Amino acid sequence: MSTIAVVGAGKIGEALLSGLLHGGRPAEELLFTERHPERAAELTRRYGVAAVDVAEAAKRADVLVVAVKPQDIDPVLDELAPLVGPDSLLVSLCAGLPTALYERRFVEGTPVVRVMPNTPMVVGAAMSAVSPGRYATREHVRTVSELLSCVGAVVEVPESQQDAVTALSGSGPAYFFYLVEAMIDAGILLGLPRAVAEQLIIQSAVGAAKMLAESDEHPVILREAVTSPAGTTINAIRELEKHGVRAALLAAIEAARDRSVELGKVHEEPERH
Ligand SMILES: NC(=O)C1=CN([C@@H]2O[C@H](COP(=O)(O)OP(=O)(O)OC[C@H]3O[C@@H](n4cnc5c(N)ncnc54)[C@H](O)[C@@H]3O)[C@@H](O)[C@H]2O)C=CC1
Ligand SMILES: O=C(O)[C@@H]1CCC=N1
Repeated sequence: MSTIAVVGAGKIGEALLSGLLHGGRPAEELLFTERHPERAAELTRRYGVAAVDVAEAAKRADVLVVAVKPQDIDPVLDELAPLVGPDSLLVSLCAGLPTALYERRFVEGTPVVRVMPNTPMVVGAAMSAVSPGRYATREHVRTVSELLSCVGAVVEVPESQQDAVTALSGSGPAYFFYLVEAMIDAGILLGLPRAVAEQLIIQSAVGAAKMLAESDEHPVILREAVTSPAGTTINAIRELEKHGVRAALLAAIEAARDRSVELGKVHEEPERH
């Protein structure tokens, strides 16, 4: 039995707790720390998971998962530094923050694994990418990957790719939600009732995602199968191309990657003495 503590139970911290519970992990093996007491009480009521302070989390947990905003990391590192060491296992879910940041602030040899998950964790369909830091062994990576495989798919990438991963799959669900939202609006424009437009688009998204996941075909082939000669779809595709939607996606994802790099740079200042 291993205990997992989530430090910062916001959107992704809650997604992890709820995903692990759905995946069959008992509430007694989970802990969390949360700076807002009302939020902590609400989560304990909802999930039966105990809220503790950082000291207790560090004492009781085999795996400490840091899930605060990158901008809030400094006080968390200050609190954790005297409590962790080579026998701990730290997992950072924070966008942009390199494992080296933790390693600089913690006792030498403290293992850190950087992970970029995404919110579909709540339904057991996360995409998580893991990268070991300097002191994380294969065993540490295996432990973290096994943990995350309860809430979705897991891939290992070199840490140098984590900013790109963050832009692609970390933020990825937001792009799909945005697209769905815009397509529902199009249904409204065409005069459909909102509920009907929502059902049509959400089920189309679920169906398309299922085809992507289950067939061996490339997305281009799947799209071509919908696009009949002189039919309706090609008219829509022409408009998408005319409005530069593909270029917009490339630029958008590049901008997200750049922001991830920037978030890491903020913390690049020399070691504090
Ligand atoms: N939301 C998402 O889809 C994803 C978020 N992430 C990463 O996860 C981290 C958290 O993001 P969100 O959950 O969206 O943010 P959030 O703001 O919803 O959650 C952060 C939580 O940490 C708590 N917190 C802050 N400082 C604390 C402290 N010192 N002690 C205890 N609790 C503290 C806050 O009260 C808040 O509930 C970020 O670093 C983000 O980059 C990663 C992948 C996806
Ligand atoms: O927007 C963000 O910064 C976080 C990281 C990836 C998804 N959400």
